[in-house]
Amino acid sequence: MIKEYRRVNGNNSSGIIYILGLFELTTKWGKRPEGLSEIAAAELAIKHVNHYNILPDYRLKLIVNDTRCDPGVGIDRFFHAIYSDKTIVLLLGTSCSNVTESLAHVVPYWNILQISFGSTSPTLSDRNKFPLFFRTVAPDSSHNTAKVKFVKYFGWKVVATFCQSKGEFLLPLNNLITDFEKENVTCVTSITFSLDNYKEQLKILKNSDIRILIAAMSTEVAPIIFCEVYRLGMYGDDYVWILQDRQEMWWNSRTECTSSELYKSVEGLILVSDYNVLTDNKTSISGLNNEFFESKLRVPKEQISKYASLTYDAVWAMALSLKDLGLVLQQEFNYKRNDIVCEFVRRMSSLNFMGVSVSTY
Ligand SMILES: NCCCC(=O)O
Repeated sequence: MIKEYRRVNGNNSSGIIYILGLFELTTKWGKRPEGLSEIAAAELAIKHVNHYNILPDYRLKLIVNDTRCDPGVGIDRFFHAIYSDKTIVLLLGTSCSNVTESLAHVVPYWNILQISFGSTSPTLSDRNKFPLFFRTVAPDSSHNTAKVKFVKYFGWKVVATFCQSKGEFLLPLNNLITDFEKENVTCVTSITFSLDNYKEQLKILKNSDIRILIAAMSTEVAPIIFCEVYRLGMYGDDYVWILQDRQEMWWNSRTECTSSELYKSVEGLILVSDYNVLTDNKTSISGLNNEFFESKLRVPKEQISKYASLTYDAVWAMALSLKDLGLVLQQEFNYKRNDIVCEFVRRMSSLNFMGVSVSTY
């Protein structure tokens, strides 16, 4: 693995390949400290790629900015980098699907390949719409099988869905309903809601008397919904709520309910998540196991993002798709070089390596 690569002492490179890294260090609801661990993971990967001379004669360099999980800010940061004196070859980011999607619409005009490490919206899987977009994180829809198996395991036969009316939540849920039907689990009712009508919609859900509830919503909306869940008494032993894990501890948010009321409503909540760490002391292409990787980030363990390992792997995926690509010389790349980005896409599509997240890419 790592020892196969020739080490480089000092900077003997003749060119720099710039990666624009767009992260979320803040959101409109406050600080997002785990964003720092994603930056640390990207910088660690860049250090390793450079140290092990994966791109002979070239060094990777990361330019970092914060999108605040706001598409407008994300686009502004992108153009700020594009119109600087540096040529951006690749875009790393983001972990907010709405920002990532806006950027994914724009990057083809600049022939910049984009890899996200934390955007899980299934909308981004549309290759026709987003030809230069890749991601190391799995889309939300990839957890449907686990949800169906979980429900089947407990022998539950009827479920209901409760979904925020936004495409990124509706799409995987629609597929999930089909998957349930194939397994003879009936989805009796599917209710969508917005912040304008959630109280009425929750009452309809309560009146349906279904107790296995598959929900999909953002972490911003979830505390508001679960405050109402508390008020309607739709929690406790009689209810099972199944949601996608978003990592954020949204039940600590301030709502019209007290903290203890909100905690009561989420007790027993089932969160479905992917597992992004190497197990069985396996090592990545760069020789890291999970423990070693986390220690190298130099970030308090509780602030390590579940997307940190995926960020590290995204940078390695970039480097490996640049490897031996004579055309990609920094002097030759410019924003009109569609031929170069097409070659990146071709290589990225067939990439296969052992990362620090559990997947092999
Ligand atoms: N990064 C959390 C997952 C939600 C999203 O893709 O926006």
